[in-house]
Amino acid sequence: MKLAILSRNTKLYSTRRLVEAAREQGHSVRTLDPLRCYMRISSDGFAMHYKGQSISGYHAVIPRIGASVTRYGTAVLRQFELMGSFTPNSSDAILRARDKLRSHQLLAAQGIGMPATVFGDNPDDTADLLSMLGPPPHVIKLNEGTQGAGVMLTEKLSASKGVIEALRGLYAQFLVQEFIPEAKGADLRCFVVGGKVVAAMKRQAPKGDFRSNLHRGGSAKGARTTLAEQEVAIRAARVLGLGVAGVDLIRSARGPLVLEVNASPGLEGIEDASGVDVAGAMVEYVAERHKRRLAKRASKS
Ligand SMILES: Nc1ncnc2c1ncn2[C@@H]1O[C@H](COP(=O)(O)OP(=O)(O)OP(=O)(O)O)[C@@H](O)[C@H]1O
Ligand SMILES: [Mg+2]
Ligand SMILES: [Mg+2]
Repeated sequence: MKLAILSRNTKLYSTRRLVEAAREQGHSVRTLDPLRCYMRISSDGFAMHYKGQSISGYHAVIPRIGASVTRYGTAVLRQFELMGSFTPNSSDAILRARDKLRSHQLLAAQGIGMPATVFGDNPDDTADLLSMLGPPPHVIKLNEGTQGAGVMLTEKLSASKGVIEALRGLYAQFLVQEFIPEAKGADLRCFVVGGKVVAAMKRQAPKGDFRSNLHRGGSAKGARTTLAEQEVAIRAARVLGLGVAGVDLIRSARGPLVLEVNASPGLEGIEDASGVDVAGAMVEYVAERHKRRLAKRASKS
C-alpha cells in the first residue's frame, strides 16, 4: 500500500510512530505537510502538487490534522478522498468531531449518554438558559477548545453568568454543562480503531484541578474498560463517522458519559500508558480496508 501521513511535523511522536508502523508492515509511506499540498480543481480533473512536484496514486491517507489548520487541512484531505484515497477519518467526519456543539447534538440524538448541555446566543436568555441546566457547579467549555484550555468550572450562578458574559464579549462560542462530581477529576480515553477499543487509559487531574488533560498536568495509566464503556465509545465513533477516534468518557453514577470525541487523538500518552501498539493497529486497519476496496473493485470489473 502506498500511504501518506498528513501531518505538519515529521518529528511528532504520533507521526513518527505511524511511519514506523507502516514500514514495519511493509508499506511505502511518506509524510506530507497538508499546508504544502496545493491543488488545481476543474471539471476535467484534479491535480495536486507538493513542494513543486505532482503527487498522486496514494491508496490511503492517515490525517493528523491539528485544530489550528482544520479548514485547510480538511480541504486537502477532501481532495485526496476525491482522488480515490481511502482515509479512516473523512474530512466531513473530522469537521463534525471538531465542533463540540454539533457532535453533542448528533450523539444525543442517537441516545448516547452525555452530561446535560445547554447553549444559547442572546445575553437576554442567559438566566433562563442556565435554569434549563439546573443549579451550579457548571462546566463552561469553548466550542472549539482543546487540551483542556477552554474548560472552566463555576461554583456559583453569578460566576457562570460572569464567565458567559465575558465569553460573549469575546465573540467566543461556548456550551455549558452539568458538572459530574463522581468523576473526581478522572476521565477515560478509549482509543477506537475500526469499531474496536484497541487501548484505554485513565487520566487523573492534578491536585486542585478537575480537568484530567495530560497537557494540564494530568497523569495517565492503562485502564480496563467495561463492555458498556466500550460499547458507548464504539457507538460514538460510529455516529460521527470516525474510523479512528479518541473517545473521552467520564464514569458517572448513571453510567459512562461521552465528553468528546477526538478525530486526531495523540498516540504518545495512550501507547505509554497501555503498552499497546496503537500505531500498528491503525496501519493494519487502513491496510485491511484498502485491501477490501481493491477486492470490491476487482469483483465489479
Ligand atoms: N461535565 C463535566 N464534569 C466533570 N468534569 C468534566 C466535565 N467536562 C469536562 N470535564 C473534565 O475536563 C476535561 C477537559 O474537558 P474536554 O475533554 O471536554 O475538553 P477539551 O479541551 O476538548 O480537551 P481535549 O484535549 O481532550 O480535546 C475532561 O477530560 C474532564 O476531566
Ligand atoms: Mg477536544
Ligand atoms: Mg478531552
